[in-house]
Amino acid sequence: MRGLAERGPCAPAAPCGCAQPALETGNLLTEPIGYLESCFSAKNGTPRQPSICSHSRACLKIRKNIFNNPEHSLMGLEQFSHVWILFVFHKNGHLNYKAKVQPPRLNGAKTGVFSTRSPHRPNAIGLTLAKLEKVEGGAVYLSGIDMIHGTPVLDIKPYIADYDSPRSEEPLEDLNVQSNHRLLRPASQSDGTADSCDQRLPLGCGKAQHGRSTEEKQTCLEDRTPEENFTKSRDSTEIQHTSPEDRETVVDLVLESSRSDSVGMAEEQRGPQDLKSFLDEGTDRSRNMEHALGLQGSSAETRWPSCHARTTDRVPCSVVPTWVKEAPAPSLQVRFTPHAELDLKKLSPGGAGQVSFRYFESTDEAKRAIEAVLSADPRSVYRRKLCQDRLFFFTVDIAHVTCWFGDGFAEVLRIKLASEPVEMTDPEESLVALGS
Ligand SMILES: C[S@@+](CC[C@H](N)C(=O)[O-])C[C@H]1O[C@@H](n2cnc3c(N)ncnc32)[C@H](O)[C@@H]1O
Repeated sequence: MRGLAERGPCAPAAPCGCAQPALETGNLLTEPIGYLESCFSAKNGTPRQPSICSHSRACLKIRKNIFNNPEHSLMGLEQFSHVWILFVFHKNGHLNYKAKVQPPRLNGAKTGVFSTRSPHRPNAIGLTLAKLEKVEGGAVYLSGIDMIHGTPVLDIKPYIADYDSPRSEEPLEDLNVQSNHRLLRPASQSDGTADSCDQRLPLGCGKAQHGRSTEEKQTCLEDRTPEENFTKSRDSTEIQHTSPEDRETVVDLVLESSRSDSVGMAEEQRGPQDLKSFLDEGTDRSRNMEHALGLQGSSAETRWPSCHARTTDRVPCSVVPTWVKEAPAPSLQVRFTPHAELDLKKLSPGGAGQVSFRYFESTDEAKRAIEAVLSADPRSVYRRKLCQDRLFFFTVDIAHVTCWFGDGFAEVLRIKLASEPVEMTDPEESLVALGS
């Protein structure tokens, strides 16, 4: 491994002295496959993880200069219910990152950047698991997203539970859940969101009108999301999961579920000589995890399910520190003033203003999206602690929302038509703007 670590500085230099982009050195020159059209126009108010607002919608058109026939590249993707989206945090401002960050869930305490989902990382790359609503020609329609309008997307990969979700070798009934039970909270409580409304098919992928609101500086660590419900049936699509109820039980009682695929991949990539140290390390990890969860000294019967199996009949198996699951505050009750209710009606089709949403299909859906965003408390720790009485603004679809936060609630005061339209950046210009 040391050899590899030293390879970095040996990257061939271009005449200008910069490291030349080359696959072998990892200096990858990226070219976005497309720019996301999202119902969120600015960072403020954009959910910290996709699970927070299942109604959030976006569309990605594959650029023609990536593939002459973009639709060819999407062939077969429609058979999957969820996709990983790899993207660039292009609105991070100056590319700055620190080894330790202060995720909202730690309320000011620090942790290593790589143990978080902070947007501020050495390579400003984000990873979101989104629901795939439909594929149409060279465009994919997504829901349950946490990216803003104009986000450069680097890649799409299908979510495959067998690969992407570590599983236990042991059947559910063999797992010793007793000793852990007291330590873990039900997923429904810990997730802090109750946004389980039905999904709708998305709207068109037209240009959206958006307003920009002041972007808040925030460092975030993000929720690990609970396993989502995969009940949607599609032609020739295989259901890849155990029943949601089974999984829920396991999430509730045994270990926090996770979408991380790191365990399986790590095993595949290790050579035989690494095996012993890997196994030893594994033992240490188990001990560390026990320690992290306060299990040390508890029942000697505690067993950690191993995560080797690839079959679908295994239970999800991963561990996250408790602070990830513990919301800094319980989810907020969201209410709308009569004025705000009226405002919302005006934005809806047939409403007095005759304006229709670009992403949402109805006023009700827009309302539920606003509720979902606010109930998860989108404010930064700084705002929560020091600017409690300040108004909070965000834009979703064509709605510019003004609200305030009180003890345990958020109240929507006004909803106006977002005034400043956000045009999709021309891809060619974007490349220049991104410096690539
Ligand atoms: C904490 S990140 C998590 C993103 C992804 N799920 C991940 O884990 O990598 C989500 C936050 O990033 C910010 N964000 C979204 N799109 C962005 C973009 N294109 N540039 C900069 N920040 C963005 C928003 O504030 C959003 O709340």
